[in-house]
Amino acid sequence: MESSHIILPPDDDEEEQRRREEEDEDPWARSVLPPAAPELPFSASCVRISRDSYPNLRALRNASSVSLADAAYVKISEGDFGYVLDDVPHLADYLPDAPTYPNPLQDHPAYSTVRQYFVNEDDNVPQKVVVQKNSRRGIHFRCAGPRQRVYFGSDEVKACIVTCGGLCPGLNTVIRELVCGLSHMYNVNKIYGIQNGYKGFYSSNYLTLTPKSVNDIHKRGGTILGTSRGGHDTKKIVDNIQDRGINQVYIIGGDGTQKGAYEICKEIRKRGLKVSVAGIPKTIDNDIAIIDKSFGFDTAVEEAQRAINSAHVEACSAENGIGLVKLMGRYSGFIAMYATLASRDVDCCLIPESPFYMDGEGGLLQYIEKRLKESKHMVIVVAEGAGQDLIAKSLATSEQQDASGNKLLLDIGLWLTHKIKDYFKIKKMEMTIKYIDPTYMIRAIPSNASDNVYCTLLSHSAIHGAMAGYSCTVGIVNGRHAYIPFYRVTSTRNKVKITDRMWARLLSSTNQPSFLSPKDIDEAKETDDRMANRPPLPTGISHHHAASSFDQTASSSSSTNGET
Ligand SMILES: Nc1ncnc2c1ncn2[C@@H]1O[C@H](COP(=O)(O)OP(=O)(O)O)[C@@H](O)[C@H]1O
Ligand SMILES: O=P(O)(O)OC[C@H]1O[C@](O)(COP(=O)(O)O)[C@@H](O)[C@@H]1O
Ligand SMILES: [Mg+2]
Repeated sequence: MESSHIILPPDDDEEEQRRREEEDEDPWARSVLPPAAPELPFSASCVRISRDSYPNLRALRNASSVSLADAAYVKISEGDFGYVLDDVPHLADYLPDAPTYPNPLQDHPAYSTVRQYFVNEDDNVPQKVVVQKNSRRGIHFRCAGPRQRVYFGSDEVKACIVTCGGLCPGLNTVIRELVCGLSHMYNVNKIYGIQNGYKGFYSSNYLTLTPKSVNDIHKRGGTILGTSRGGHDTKKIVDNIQDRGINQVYIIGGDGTQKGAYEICKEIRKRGLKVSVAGIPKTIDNDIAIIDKSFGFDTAVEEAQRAINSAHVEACSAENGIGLVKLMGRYSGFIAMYATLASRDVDCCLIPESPFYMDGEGGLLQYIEKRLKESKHMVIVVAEGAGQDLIAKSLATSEQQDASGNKLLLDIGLWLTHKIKDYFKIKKMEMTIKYIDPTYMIRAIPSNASDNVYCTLLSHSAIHGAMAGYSCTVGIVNGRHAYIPFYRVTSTRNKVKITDRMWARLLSSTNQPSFLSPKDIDEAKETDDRMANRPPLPTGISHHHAASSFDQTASSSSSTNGET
């Protein structure tokens, strides 16, 4: 079987070159062909693609969301039948002589009895599991897990852990499991906690973490390390990593955090440091691409039931009672959709992905009136990011951002409450509306039992990957733990597909109108098609490989978006 490790050609456009020089980009990443990755799945060779062999690089780069700077770090291997391995960076890519050691787990009393404990070097996880007879095999990610040989001696490891972005159930469990896993599996005893997010690298003292000091923290919500938005200064962060001799960096956070982790990873490589960077994706919104589901999501959906139940009780106990619950979900309505499907008391669910309108035939207000006349009560669940265009139109406010550059949302729950009250006042129809906003209560709780186990597995994947010299994000793809390139999880956002069966199931369970015009439906389908046909990477290797393997982006079966 033939395989090639692709590195992209330098772009000889003068303007681009000037920009790169000005930005002081890693010259190595573009000009030097790295040695073959140490664990390519089959006999592999490195192939430099010349500009001639792919004249359309710029077009392909523009069509995909991967910048040329990112492309220089992309590691692609191709095999038979359209097989593509989207591999992750490794220390040996730029430190070919780094020594390796036998994995201490082989002498560990608990793990040494496991048959086939170490991951086979050929094991990869397919992004697409539903296939047809003639399907190409498509994109694969490296299987997570312990490797036979590691790139760090136990005494040599100096690890640090940081949590960034908003809270999410399970953060403390991940911290605990990283500390205990490093200590118990790999005998590491130098583990530090960075306080208050990225800025803590350069503005706070590091905390010493031990299995004893983190023993009970999984029972608490929040993060014992503190978190923050903003404050990502790549150079200052890497200066500190270098000055303090840190060689494993565990970064827990959402899409913004993973982008930051990627910047750190690139700067580390640019400086030639022997440091692994492991990203553990965190987001209550479940909006991180590629992975099946983020930790804390199940806990959030479960906790949301309490708010929906209260809204239902309030609504049922009043004449024409409406219970309105706002749930988190800035750009993605997964919590609202799953909480609604789980509850069965909800009459209407509004999410950012599905536009709706208030007035006139088929509008939300008319539907509410109909529902109240039919059953005298109603429960509405709204994701915080839904209907933002409607509020912006009616309030004419200027757009504001948080310290990380995320758009600050207007309160859709409050706005809907006023609109609904005004409507029934004009109609002279008596009604009561109770607005419940449990958002911060939901994300501040500790994770439930299944999320706790999930956090353990993610932490262990991260540890095994870092010890083996990889730098990547960890996550479950089609139920299997995998190492995913940073750029993959940050270049798109996981969203509810309103053209999928899951959203149809929701509409059928609540019996709400879709509020979509034929134009909206066409647009949604077009977006899906566009996603499906977008080339996977600026590989420029072969169009048919690229196009066919990427058609799974739209249809990849994630457990929260997947079709059954
Ligand atoms: N494009 C980016 N490059 C580098 N750092 C980023 C980027 N976007 C966000 N960050 C940093 O990541 C951290 C968390 O980002 P934020 O968007 O607040 O939360 P989340 O990671 O949960 O999405 C912040 O410290 C922010 O400065
Ligand atoms: O008020 P904060 O702390 O900025 O957080 C609000 C945001 O955090 C979230 O829960 C999650 O956002 P992140 O995953 O980006 O941290 C969003 O749903 C919400 O809009
Ligand atoms: Mg985010």
